[in-house]
Amino acid sequence: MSLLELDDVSVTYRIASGEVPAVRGVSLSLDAGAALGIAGESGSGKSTVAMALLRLLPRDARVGGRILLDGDDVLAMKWGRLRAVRWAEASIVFQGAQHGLNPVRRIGDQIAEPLLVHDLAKPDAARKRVAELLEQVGLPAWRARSYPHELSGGQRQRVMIAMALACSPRLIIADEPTTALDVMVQAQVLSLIKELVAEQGISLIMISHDLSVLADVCDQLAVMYAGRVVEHGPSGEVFHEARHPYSRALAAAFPTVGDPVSRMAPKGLGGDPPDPMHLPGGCSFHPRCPVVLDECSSIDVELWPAGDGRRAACVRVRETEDAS
Ligand SMILES: Nc1ncnc2c1ncn2[C@@H]1O[C@H](COP(=O)(O)OP(=O)(O)OP(=O)(O)O)[C@@H](O)[C@H]1O
Repeated sequence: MSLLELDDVSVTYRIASGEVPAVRGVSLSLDAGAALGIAGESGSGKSTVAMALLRLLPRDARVGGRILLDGDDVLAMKWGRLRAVRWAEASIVFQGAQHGLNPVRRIGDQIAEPLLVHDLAKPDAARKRVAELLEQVGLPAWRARSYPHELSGGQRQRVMIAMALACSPRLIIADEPTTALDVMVQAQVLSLIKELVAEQGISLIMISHDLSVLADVCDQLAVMYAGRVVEHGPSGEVFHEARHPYSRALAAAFPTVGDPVSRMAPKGLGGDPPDPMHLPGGCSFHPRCPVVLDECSSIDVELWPAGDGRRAACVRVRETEDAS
């Protein structure tokens, strides 16, 4: 059985002017010990998926479908069970560590907090565990006594990773964990994440707009566009031989890990992603698609088997695969 299964998950935000369909019918699964990357431009719904996994969305969000963590539906969990799941079974590392840490509390106390709150350690044992965690993320144990402002951005992100590891969760969700860091530090934090996943058998969901970063760390990739998964499959295949024209453009924008061009818009694509409140008819990508066909403005294709374990939501893929 998969560790995590998303079954037809959708999220709609209610705002004053109407409803924002941020995530639409996402189905994905993750095996224990595996790493799944979720890619897409800003506004494609990646963070909304991440927050939905642990029911961290604001109250104006309505979530549909099922999110099964070890067979247990997160969306149907009672509050007590959900509290036990957060940190202890699954934890999140957010973008921009400096916002996640309390500036007036020592690093060690903040890393120990989830252990103490979940009653997983007494204060003495928690202190030892903090020293161990700091070493695991490449920081000296004495850093436990430091305050966040005494650390660099990269060190603070390591602290966030230590916190996420504190209760030995089976799943870590990392939402743009390196975006706010400079290129060298980004590479160091990425290799730390890779090492932890490989050595500790932790499952990972990593979110980024940068497909090359995800391809480097993850076994599987899902590419999102306007709230839907448009391509999914093994990393190498999706990154190097994408079948959906949007994934191809995204892959072409990010030639190597950490390259400064990774802030570029997808190659060859004009325009912006659509406003989710006014999605174009047919395939949401068709107004920007470089290989658009007449029928794309009326047909919205589901994910379709696209060879080598991939699935892609494109009418051209469906026609090619049907013909072969
Ligand atoms: N609290 C909210 N209320 C209303 N709309 C929201 C809210 N949060 C996100 N959205 C909208 O939902 C859509 C998906 O946003 P989301 O942040 O999940 O995308 P993303 O791919 O993670 O983007 P980014 O990379 O910029 O974080 C966007 O159109 C966004 O404007």
